[in-house]
Amino acid sequence: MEKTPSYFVTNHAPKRIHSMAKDIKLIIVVRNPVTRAISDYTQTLSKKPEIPTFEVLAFKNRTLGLIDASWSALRIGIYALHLESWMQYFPLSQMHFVSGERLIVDPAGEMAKVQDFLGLKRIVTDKHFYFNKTKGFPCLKKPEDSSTPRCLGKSKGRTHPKIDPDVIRRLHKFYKPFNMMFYQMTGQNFEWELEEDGVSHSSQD
Ligand SMILES: Nc1ncnc2c1ncn2[C@@H]1O[C@H](COP(=O)(O)OS(=O)(=O)O)[C@@H](OP(=O)(O)O)[C@H]1O
Repeated sequence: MEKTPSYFVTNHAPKRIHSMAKDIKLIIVVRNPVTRAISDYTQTLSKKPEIPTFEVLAFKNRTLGLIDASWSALRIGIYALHLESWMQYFPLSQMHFVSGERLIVDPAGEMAKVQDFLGLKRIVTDKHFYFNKTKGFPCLKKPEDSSTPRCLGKSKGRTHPKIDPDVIRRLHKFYKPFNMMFYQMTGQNFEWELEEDGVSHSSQD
C-alpha cells in the first residue's frame, strides 16, 4: 500500500501507475472542495504565516468575481478534471471514493466499504473508533487490549481561519458544475451543495 494525496492531481501519475500495476486498487478520499481549499490554505499558513489572506489568493479579480482557478488550493478541488485523467487508464471498478465528511461522522461505516472494496474481511469496525471530545474527531483504539488510544497529530483537524462568507458562497458557485460532473462520473452524490458555510469540523482547542 502507498498513500500520497498529490498522485490524484499529478498529470503523469495515472500513466506511470498503470505501467507499474494495471490491476491496482485506487482509493480516493474527497471532501467538499471549498473546505478542502481552506484546509490546504490553513496548512500553508502554519508554515508561512506571512502569506496573503485566503480571500486575496482566491481571486484573480475580486470586483469582477474572477476566481483564480490556477491557485493550487483551488485547482486540486476540481475533482472531475483530475478524475478524467485517471479514467483514461483505469476503470471505475478499480476506484473507490471515500467521503471525507462521512469518514469523520461514521469512520467505521466508511472503513467497512473500504474493506469490502479491497476484498478483505471487515476487521476494522466501530469497536476500533471512539469520538474524542478534546480532539473533536474520531480516534483509534484497540478493543483487544488496553493500549493507549491514538488520535491523529496536531496538524490534522486544525481550526480553520474565518473566511468571508461571500467568498465561500462564490466558491460554492464556482465548484457546483464540477461537483455535479464528479457525482455523475462516480455515480455518487457527496452532497456538498447541502453545506452552506463550507466550514468543516475543527478541533475545540
Ligand atoms: N479522525 C480524524 N482526526 C483528525 N482529522 C481528521 C480525521 N478524519 C478526517 N480528518 C480530516 O483530515 C484532514 C487532514 O488530512 P490531510 O489531507 O491533511 O492528510 S494528508 O495530506 O493525507 O496527510 C483534516 O483537515 P483539517 O480539519 O483541515 O485539518 C481533518 O478534517
